[in-house]
Amino acid sequence: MMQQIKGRIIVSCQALSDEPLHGSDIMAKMAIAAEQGGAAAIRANSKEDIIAIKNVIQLPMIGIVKRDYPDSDVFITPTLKEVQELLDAKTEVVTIDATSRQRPGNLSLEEMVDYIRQQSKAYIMADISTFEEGIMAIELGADFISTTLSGYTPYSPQMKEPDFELIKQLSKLGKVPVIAEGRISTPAQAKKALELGAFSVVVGSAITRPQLITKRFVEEVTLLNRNIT
Ligand SMILES: CC(=O)N[C@H](C=O)[C@@H](O)[C@H](O)[C@H](O)COP(=O)(O)O
Repeated sequence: MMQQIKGRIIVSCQALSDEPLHGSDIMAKMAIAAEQGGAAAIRANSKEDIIAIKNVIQLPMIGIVKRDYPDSDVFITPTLKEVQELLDAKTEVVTIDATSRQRPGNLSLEEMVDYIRQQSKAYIMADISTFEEGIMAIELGADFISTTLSGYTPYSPQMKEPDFELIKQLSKLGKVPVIAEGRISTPAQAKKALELGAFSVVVGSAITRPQLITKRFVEEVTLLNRNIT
C-alpha cells in the first residue's frame, strides 16, 4: 500500500450529518468519482461510509470516526470504541488523533496504539497539529503522520493556507512518511507539498464539499463587486 500512495493524491470523502451531501451512498459515489480521477486512496469517516465505499471501489481506505465527547476536544477516532468500528470496517489505515490534548476517559495514545497493534495488521496514521506532536507520534511507532490538525488546535498556527512549514520540517526528519493534509485547495499547493517532501497529499473540501467550493467563488466575486461599486 505504501508504494501505491507514494507521490499521489488521496481524496477525503466526508460529509457530516449537517452537510448537504451527508449519506454513505453519496460518499460512495464521491469515491468512485475520485477513483476515476486518479486518486490513490480514499480517506473517509465512519464505519458505514467506509463499508459503502469498499463495496464500490478497490482503493485503500484511510479510516477515521469523528465523534464528540463531553470531556475532551479530541474528535477524530477519540477512543477504542471508534478504533474498533474502523477495525470492523476493515480499513487499511486506522487514523487517530495524536495531538497532546487529553482524550476522553484519559485514554493514552500508547494504549490506543497497543490496542490497534494487538487487534490487527492495519497501518496507523497519526493526525497531528505541531512538529512536537509529530515527533511524539514517531516515537510511538505511527506508520504515517498527517498534518491534518494544524490550525485546528488552539496552540497550532491559525492560517488560511496549508501549513507548508510543518510539512517541510516533519518530512526533513526522514523518519516516517508525512501526509500533507489540511486546506490544500489547488493542484499547485498539492505539488508544492510533494516538493517539500510530503509522501502523499490528502485533498478534501476542494474536491468533495461543493458548498465550500461555491463559497470560495462567491467570496471572490463579492470582493470584485465591492471594488467596482
Ligand atoms: C480538521 C478536520 O476535521 N479535518 C477532517 C479530517 O479528516 C476533514 O474534515 C478534512 O476535510 C480533511 O482533513 C481534509 O482537509 P481539507 O478539507 O482541508 O482538504
